[in-house]
Amino acid sequence: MAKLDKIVMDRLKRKSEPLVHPRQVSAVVCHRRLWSTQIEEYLVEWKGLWTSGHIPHSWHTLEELEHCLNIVQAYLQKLITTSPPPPPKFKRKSSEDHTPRPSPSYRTNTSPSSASESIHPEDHHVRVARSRDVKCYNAILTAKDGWFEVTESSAANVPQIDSTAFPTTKMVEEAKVTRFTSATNKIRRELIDRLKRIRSSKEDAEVTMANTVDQDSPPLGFKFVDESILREGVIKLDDDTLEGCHKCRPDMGQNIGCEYTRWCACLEYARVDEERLDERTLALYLQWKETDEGDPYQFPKRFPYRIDKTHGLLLNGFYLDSRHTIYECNDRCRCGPRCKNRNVQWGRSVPLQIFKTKERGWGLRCPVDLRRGQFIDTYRGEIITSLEADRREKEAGFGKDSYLYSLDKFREEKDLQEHDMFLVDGQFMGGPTRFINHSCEPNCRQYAVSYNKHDFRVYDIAFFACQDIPKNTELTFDYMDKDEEDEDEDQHGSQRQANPNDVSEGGIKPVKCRCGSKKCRKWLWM
Ligand SMILES: C[S@@+](CC[C@H](N)C(=O)[O-])C[C@H]1O[C@@H](n2cnc3c(N)ncnc32)[C@H](O)[C@@H]1O
Repeated sequence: MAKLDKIVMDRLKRKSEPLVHPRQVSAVVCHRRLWSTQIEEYLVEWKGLWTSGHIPHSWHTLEELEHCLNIVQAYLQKLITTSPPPPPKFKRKSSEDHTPRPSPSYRTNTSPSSASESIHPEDHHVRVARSRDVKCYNAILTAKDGWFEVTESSAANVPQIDSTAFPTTKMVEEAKVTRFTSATNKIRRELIDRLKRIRSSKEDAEVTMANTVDQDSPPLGFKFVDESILREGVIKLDDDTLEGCHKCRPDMGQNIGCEYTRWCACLEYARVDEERLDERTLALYLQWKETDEGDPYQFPKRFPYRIDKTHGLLLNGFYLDSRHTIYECNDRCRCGPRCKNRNVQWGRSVPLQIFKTKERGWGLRCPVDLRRGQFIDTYRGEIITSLEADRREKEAGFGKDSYLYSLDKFREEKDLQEHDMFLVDGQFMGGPTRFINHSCEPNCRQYAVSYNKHDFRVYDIAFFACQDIPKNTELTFDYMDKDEEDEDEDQHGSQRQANPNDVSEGGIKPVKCRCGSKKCRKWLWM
């Protein structure tokens, strides 16, 4: 490293206060608010193999917990669900509230002179809270390379607590009536920043959040990603297998490319437009359907999109009402960038809002009117193998929300085995569509979209409005995605189903449906 860089780095390091490293934290287990400064502090339980058997705990400001906000949020979510909201105005609760902000013990390593090893946790907490310097129990904190380091200590001047009974009941009771506004605001700001970074194909198509129900924010542990992430064992056919339509050109016919659907190589597997078949081609078509012999190029195909002056490309009614794969053109095509057979691949172009519903956790809505057939966004996440999905389901345990989406559209058609299929897991990372709730009478539908017709295992799941949707209406889709007309014709990507006989194996809990529609089937995943 150049000498100047090193100096700048050293100066930066010295200037910055140490932070708590998320990997060293087991949990945040309590919070308090200091009367004089109104600063909120959070009690961290440290991860590690502690020889004494007494787990170190220490109090930290939100600044020190900058990288652990998701852990703070998990603590607050538990607090919100187990206790009534704290009073709107801060009331003095105990002498603790008079405590000035403690100066960090990692610097001084000093502690109250009266500390002893056999103190009752309750008394100890009060005494410690009164002290100016103590912020750590059962250990001392030091700073190294910008991070806190915790070292077990049973020295007389280090406050000792029985970590099996810590935080004490008194601390927990006090926390229940202590506000946590700074944390809520910080978490919210962090989320808004993350939402601003989500990519879209249009400048004003931002993702925002709203909560008029409680103080919660969408989980910070969730990572917004612009592309799905391929995990171990997942094979996506590489670009060599990508075939473009080489006979199409931008200046054909209506100057949009690919309108001669018989020529377009991308539309080879698209649904044949039976209405446009004459007697001769109808006979050939019926034969081709039966024997799979012949040239599919000779048949006209259903074109996926049409142009609407206000809303751009809209999915054609035929596709909306059926469940056929949408085959889009790609970078190898000769039809040019304005081809109207490229839509989903450009990404979301409508604004979205993640909002808190009253009974169904977070949901998604669009702050502008949507037209029937309008593309909303794709379902993103980690693409994992079936084996990995089973492992994750078992690890999560019975009754956890499911964010798994099977990419099994071509399973039957291509005679693929279930264990060969991949799934998209949107639990830990994904896009805003991960927050779409279920309805038995949905206003959106999901479709398989392929840009590589030779790849039967990796494709996009895209959500389209299946009716006109007034702005700010909750967007929903049917998690079981039963298509009345095509039920046994085509399998289509759906959320992984609950198997009621398999619940002990970590299956999906059949959650009571709260969609409120007249046609409600009463249970999710059924
Ligand atoms: C893919 S997530 C949807 C986002 C979720 N609401 C959240 O806050 O993260 C699926 C979970 O949302 C809840 N959910 C979705 N639709 C529901 C419905 N109609 N009734 C009850 N709960 C629903 C269930 O807990 C379900 O397991």
